[in-house]
Amino acid sequence: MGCVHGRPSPAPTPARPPPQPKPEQAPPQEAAGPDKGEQPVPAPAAAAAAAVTEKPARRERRSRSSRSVAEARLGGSFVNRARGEQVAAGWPAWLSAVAGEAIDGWTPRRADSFEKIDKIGQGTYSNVYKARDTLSGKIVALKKVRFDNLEPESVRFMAREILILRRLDHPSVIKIDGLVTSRMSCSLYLVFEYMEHDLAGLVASPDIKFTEPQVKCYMNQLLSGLEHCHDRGVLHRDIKGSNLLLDNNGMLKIADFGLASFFDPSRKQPMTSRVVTLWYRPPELLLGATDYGVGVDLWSAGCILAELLAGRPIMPGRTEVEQLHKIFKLCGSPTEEYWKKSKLPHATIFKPQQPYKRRITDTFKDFPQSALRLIETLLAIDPADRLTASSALQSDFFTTEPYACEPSSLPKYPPSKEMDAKRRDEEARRSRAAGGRANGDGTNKARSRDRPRGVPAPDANAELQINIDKRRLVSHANAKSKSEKFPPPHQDGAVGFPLGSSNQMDPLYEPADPTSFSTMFAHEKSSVPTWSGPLVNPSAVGNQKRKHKSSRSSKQPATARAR
Ligand SMILES: Nc1ncnc2c1ncn2[C@@H]1O[C@H](COP(=O)(O)OP(=O)(O)OP(=O)(O)O)[C@@H](O)[C@H]1O
Repeated sequence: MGCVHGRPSPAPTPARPPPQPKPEQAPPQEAAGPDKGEQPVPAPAAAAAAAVTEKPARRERRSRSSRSVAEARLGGSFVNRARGEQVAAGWPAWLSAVAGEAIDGWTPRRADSFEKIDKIGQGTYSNVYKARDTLSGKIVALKKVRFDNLEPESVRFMAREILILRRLDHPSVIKIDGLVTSRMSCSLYLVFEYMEHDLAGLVASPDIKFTEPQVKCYMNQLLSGLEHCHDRGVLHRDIKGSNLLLDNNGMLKIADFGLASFFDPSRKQPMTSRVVTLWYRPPELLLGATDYGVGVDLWSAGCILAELLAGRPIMPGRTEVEQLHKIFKLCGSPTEEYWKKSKLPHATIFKPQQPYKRRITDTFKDFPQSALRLIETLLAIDPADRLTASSALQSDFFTTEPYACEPSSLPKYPPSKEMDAKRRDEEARRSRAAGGRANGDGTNKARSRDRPRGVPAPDANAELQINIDKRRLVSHANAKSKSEKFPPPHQDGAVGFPLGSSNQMDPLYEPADPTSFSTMFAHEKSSVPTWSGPLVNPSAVGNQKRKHKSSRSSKQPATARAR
């Protein structure tokens, strides 16, 4: 760990949603790279420096501009003084230079005041540890964020995450308690309150089946947290089970704001469509929308609600093409009116020749009626028809019996993080291998029975793995920032369907696998589904399977990050 540490002063909480710091990227297919344009936080020092050195080109402008140049100079010296103070307070200069606003008013924590207990999570860009704060005795989570050679853009993206976290203050949103950093090292620890579980882990656990009041309790907290984020001008853009953390008192908290962004509905700015983990990604993003809003988080919330009732993820696509296919088969394809009005970039490629019918009610016929009605409105294809978090909280799902239970009345579960599910999986595999060797033949028989239910086949994460592999390649080559590391959309889109084939949707296609969601969805945990997909190159899947072995959890694919 590093050598410095600190405790924050109260975070500023502006009454109005903060403006988006900078325009996000232009539509990916028009931009030079998929994620280049998305700017995290402004670099005040750089902006001020630019303003100071800028000379008015024309004489007549000189007097007008001299005032602003003087102001910029003052601003510049203010920024420099603030930076000096931050460095004097123990912050490393590289952090203060790029993320001054994010650490404003905080003092760094000393690393040696924490005792690491265990590694509890792993994300695409971080490792998460359980640790003891030796000053307070509290158990905390330390999220260690890796930087690539202190590339300022990566640091700014992390700064955006911290700024967003500091602007939020709600019982259903994770709280950041401080930062641990080092003048010497290239990493930073974010200190969070410790949460025992995540929802993905609980859903994957074969012994846990939620009752309706419990589902209402979780959904009530999720939607209240989202309502707060949206009221404060924040889109989360990565709502999924593993980002919904739970403590032993039944409190749910939305976590991982690494993909979150400020937005201002009155000032339209293009945003990247390469956000939200695939299974929870709404159709407008898959169709390339760059002008979107709170509806993206509400779609993901609808997927979570159905997942809690079904006991497994409802649309586990392996590729973007397959994901869209699954969405159309369950939710119907967009209406003619929507295709025309939305003018979505990928509409011509993905518009099916024959429309698909909506089948949510047929598919989930065992779900409670009020839950079905809420799912119907959250999983509306047109985001304009989706409920907001506030209106979802008023729906009869919450206002009719059986009511949501109290969080404190929820059962106390054994450790059940996504990572624990992965560990269980690994242990079962090892003991099968050992038993197989001892018995000579037992290994294969046990396999399908022992795998936690609802866990997708390993290649479900193939698209992520390919992105990560590509990212690593580029990273090794030029150590560029994260947002430049993902393949351009045309390459990414190519993942998952055979080269030369048409990726036009075929409404007549029915997957060979009868357990895919196009069949009736039983309101119970079923055995591990096999995954079907019309548009996948089998040889590519073979490679992906092999690659996946070294990747993180097989449970849910992570987002191809557009940081
Ligand atoms: N406050 C916390 N308390 C306990 N566990 C946590 C906490 N924060 C994160 N974790 C665990 O660590 C995992 C990874 O954390 P997080 O999602 O913030 O990292 P990430 O790098 O952004 O991940 P991803 O690539 O999945 O988006 C979570 O799924 C969770 O299991």
